[in-house]
Amino acid sequence: FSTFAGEPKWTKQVLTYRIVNYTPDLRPADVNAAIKKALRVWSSVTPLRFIKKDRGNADIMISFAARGHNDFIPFDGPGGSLAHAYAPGKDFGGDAHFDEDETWTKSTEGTNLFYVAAHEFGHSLGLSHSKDPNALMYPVYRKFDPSVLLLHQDDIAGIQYLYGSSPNT
Ligand SMILES: CC(C)C[C@H](CS(C)(=N)=N)C(=O)N[C@H]1Cc2cn(c3ccccc23)CCCCCCNC1=O
Ligand SMILES: [Ca+2]
Ligand SMILES: [Zn+2]
Repeated sequence: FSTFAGEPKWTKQVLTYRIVNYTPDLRPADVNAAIKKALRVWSSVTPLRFIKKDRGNADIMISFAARGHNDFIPFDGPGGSLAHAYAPGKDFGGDAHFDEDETWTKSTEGTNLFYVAAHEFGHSLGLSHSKDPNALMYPVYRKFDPSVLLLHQDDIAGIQYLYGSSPNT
């Protein structure tokens, strides 16, 4: 696993998140569920807890956008880069942006939102990329296989290096 330079991480265990806008590819309830599940992937192995906010500012602001979207990293249309997220910190720190030009799905077809969100939240929490092709934090999207556990040992080692393990294990 790898962390970002300077090992930025959240100094609090309860983090807030807000889904600022929704993709037309999925029902809002499906987006809420995919995001909630993707956050639980990380809270299940750390003391971190996530609280959803429906207005105002949150630590992790989640949005869907295409091409240029008022940050310095414009998206590239269908395919290519699927999403990006910022390392822990204030303002943009922790935020996750998903490329609206992808077809977001909750199945193994298209681009699975749960899988990509879980990867992005790894960045939002302070993990950079892994060299292990089986790790969630591997830089390339792999066909989503629901039968395979999402978090690989390398991902767990990385996140627990930053935040410790969850108290109930
Ligand atoms: C791991 C993801 C969930 C998140 C990362 C983005 S990030 C910032 N969060 N690490 C991602 O989007 N990786 C690209 C990497 C990538 C693969 N190719 C590319 C062609 C052009 C541009 C990027 C890519 C080759 C063609 C396949 C394109 C579709 C799949 N794209 C990817 O796997
Ligand atoms: Ca893209
Ligand atoms: Zn990545």
